[in-house]
Amino acid sequence: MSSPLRLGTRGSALAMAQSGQVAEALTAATGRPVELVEVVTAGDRSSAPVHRLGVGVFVSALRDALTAGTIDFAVHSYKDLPTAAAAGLHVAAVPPRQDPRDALVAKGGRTLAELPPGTVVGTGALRRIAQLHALGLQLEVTPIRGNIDTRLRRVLGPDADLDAVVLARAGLARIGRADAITETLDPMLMLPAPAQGALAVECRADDTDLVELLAVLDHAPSRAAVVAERALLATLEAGCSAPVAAYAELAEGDVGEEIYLRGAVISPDGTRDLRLSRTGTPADAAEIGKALAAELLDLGADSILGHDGSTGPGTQQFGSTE
Ligand SMILES: NCc1[nH]cc(CCC(=O)O)c1CC(=O)O
Repeated sequence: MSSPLRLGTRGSALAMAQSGQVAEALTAATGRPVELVEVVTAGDRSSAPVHRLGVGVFVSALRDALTAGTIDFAVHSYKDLPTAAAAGLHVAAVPPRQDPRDALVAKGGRTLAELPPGTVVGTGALRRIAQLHALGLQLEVTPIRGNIDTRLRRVLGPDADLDAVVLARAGLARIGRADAITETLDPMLMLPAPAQGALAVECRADDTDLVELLAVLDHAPSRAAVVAERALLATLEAGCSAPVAAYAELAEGDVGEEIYLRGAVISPDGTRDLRLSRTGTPADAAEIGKALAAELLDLGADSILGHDGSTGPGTQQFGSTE
């Protein structure tokens, strides 16, 4: 028996669950044993809002451990990965993506349409805050942070202080709490974050044996969707905490497989809401993402994102209620 591969993981329930699932799938497919090695990241240590900590807070300690050689590979929530490539590292596999949609967990089993004006909804991401405001339902949106269990407790626990929270369906499903969901939100209302629900299995680029081994976990349609969504994000020069949404679906069209990419840039107060879509072939995934981003920029996405010197999300006050 060969020595176990060391899979670096954060200690959160979500990270442990997704690392455990990848470890099992790899062992099942290749017979190689895998051991989990816990790595603490800056994102785990701080309770500041994520858009203040900056992109990559959950990722950099894992990448440092990869580069240093103390772990062999790592599993990231793909949406937490900065769009800039990491020197010397390689995403060797994108496993089959989970349901990328967002989910509502509301008191009394309520759906979005059943939330009365003034309902206090907690969510951390500017993208969700912006889209909740854009619905025009007079929801009182409050920024929250913490791991999934902490967020659920704020609605379902004995000291609940929120009426509802919005989270990624995939995260809830991975930690076995999909039962708490009161509505899975249609992308027409709440377009997901680029790469939401997808995982990135990363190792050192020069570890060619491992690159080859991990490739058994790769799922081409999931990779194509993520490539399109992240090309859009990168072209907008936005990170995982920007009010940018993107969702690519693959389907069999008249001329073979087609990719249908939707993208949105929404101002945090919901008053400006740009949504566009584009279709093409999966082989052109990156070009489709870039082209859709260019169209959004033509319509003024820059001023929403604050790249043109006007007031953008970076200057909004979201930290005060944390
Ligand atoms: N930013 C935190 C984060 N990173 C990945 C997920 C969920 C799982 C996924 O999207 O793959 C979550 C929690 C959430 O957004 O509710």
